[in-house]
This record gives sequence, structure tokens and C-alpha cells, in this order.
Amino acid sequence: MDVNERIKAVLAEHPIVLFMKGTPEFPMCGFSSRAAQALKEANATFHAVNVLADPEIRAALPHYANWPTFPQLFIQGELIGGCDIVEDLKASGELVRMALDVAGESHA
Ligand SMILES: N[C@@H](CCC(=O)N[C@@H](CS)C(=O)NCC(=O)O)C(=O)O
Repeated sequence: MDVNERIKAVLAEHPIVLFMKGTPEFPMCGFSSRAAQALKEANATFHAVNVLADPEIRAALPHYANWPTFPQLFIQGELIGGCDIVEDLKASGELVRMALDVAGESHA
């Protein structure tokens, strides 16, 4: 499986994916740490990919997503953005709504 197929497979398998440096438990970059924290605070169930442990994905994802930096958040296979956008979505309440949508829960 080539690297783009591996990226697609991860996105197909997990509705919310954070490509980050390090892990949510041991983030290796402040931006990645902040994005993971915002997702946790939004009660989002997410899959994290440590790009430092996968140099192939680290090199390919910026081209795949047309987004130059990490972290990168994808929901339902679509790029949402990096740390700044994730924090903005958290602050507005939108991230909670998106996580509930993915979980199929009502939030009327
Ligand atoms: N403003 C960006 C900050 C992210 C950023 O600048 N990340 C850097 C440092 S971790 C990066 O990914 N550089 C390219 C690389 O290391 O491959 C965001 O909102 O995510």
C-alpha cells in the first residue's frame, strides 16, 4: 500500500483523525498539544497519528491535504485545519457540535 493509500485508509477507518507530533498523552510540539487538548475538552473521540513515528506520512500529508504544517485535523475524511482553527472551533462551540454529529448524537 503506498503512502496516499495508507492516509486514505486511516481516514476511512476513523471519523476524527488528528495527525500530530507525538501523542495526545506525550505531545512533542505545543501546537499538537493544544489541538489534542481542544479535542479532549470537546469530548471528541479521535484517532491520533504520530507523524514523528511515520516519516512517510509526515512527508506526504502536506501534499495530500494541501496544508503545510502539523497538526492536521480531519473529520469524516475532510481536512478541518490546524491548531488555530481547532481552537477557534472549540471556543465557538462548533467543535463540540461536530463531535456530536460524528457520534450520531442529538444536540438540539
Ligand atoms: N498556526 C499553525 C501552527 C502549526 C505549525 O506551525 N506547525 C509547525 C511546527 S510543529 C510545522 O508543522 N512545521 C512543519 C513540519 O515540522 O513538518 C496551526 O494552526 O496549526
